[in-house]
Amino acid sequence: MDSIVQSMQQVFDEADCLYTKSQVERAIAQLAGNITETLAESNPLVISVMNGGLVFAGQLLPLLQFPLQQDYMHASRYGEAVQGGTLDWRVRPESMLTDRTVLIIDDILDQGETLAAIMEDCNNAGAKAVYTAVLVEKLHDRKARPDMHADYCALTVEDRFIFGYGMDYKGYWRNAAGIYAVKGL
Ligand SMILES: O=P(O)(O)OC[C@H]1O[C@H](OP(=O)(O)OP(=O)(O)O)[C@H](O)[C@@H]1O
Ligand SMILES: Nc1nc2[nH]cnc2c(=O)[nH]1
Repeated sequence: MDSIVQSMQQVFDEADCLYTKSQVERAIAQLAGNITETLAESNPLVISVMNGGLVFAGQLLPLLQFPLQQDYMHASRYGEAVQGGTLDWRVRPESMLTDRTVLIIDDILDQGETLAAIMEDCNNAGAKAVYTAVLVEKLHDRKARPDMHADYCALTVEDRFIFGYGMDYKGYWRNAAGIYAVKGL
């Protein structure tokens, strides 16, 4: 077997499962209910943040049973590293944001640098209101702002490097059907 395949399989085998597939699915369904309660009448533009937001958005969107439009953006500050750097804007949303209620969907709020920059960008583009939904929020006191939280958050995780449900470890395991913490990280 290819050594990268072998080492990535080992990462998975040694990882700690923080949430199983069914726990994640239940949390997403609950979150969809909360979003529906508050945003169903607002004709929102829902913007998924690639790549990490892909799986979460794919599961959340069909549970939002009200009129909405969807777009995506790509911004990255970790690449394949486990520490964040400067935010690299790769693709901006194509839609006009002027006077729109915007819901940003991402996989994780860690330090919150990414979501803070995206929210600022949406506000500068003329959005009427900007909401954020994340699959997980990481609990620690290193946030970009002390009060930095997502408006909608399905699950919380301890301060470890996690993968699965769209989140990668060195570019791998976005496909893992659960949320896992890398051994030793
Ligand atoms: O709260 P922060 O500390 O800013 O980190 C959160 C961001 O980190 C990840 O993106 P990443 O840069 O790894 O890009 P990716 O989505 O392509 O994995 C994740 O998808 C969030 O967008
Ligand atoms: N995959 C992954 N991406 C992140 N971006 C910020 N924190 C994390 C994390 O713990 N895992």
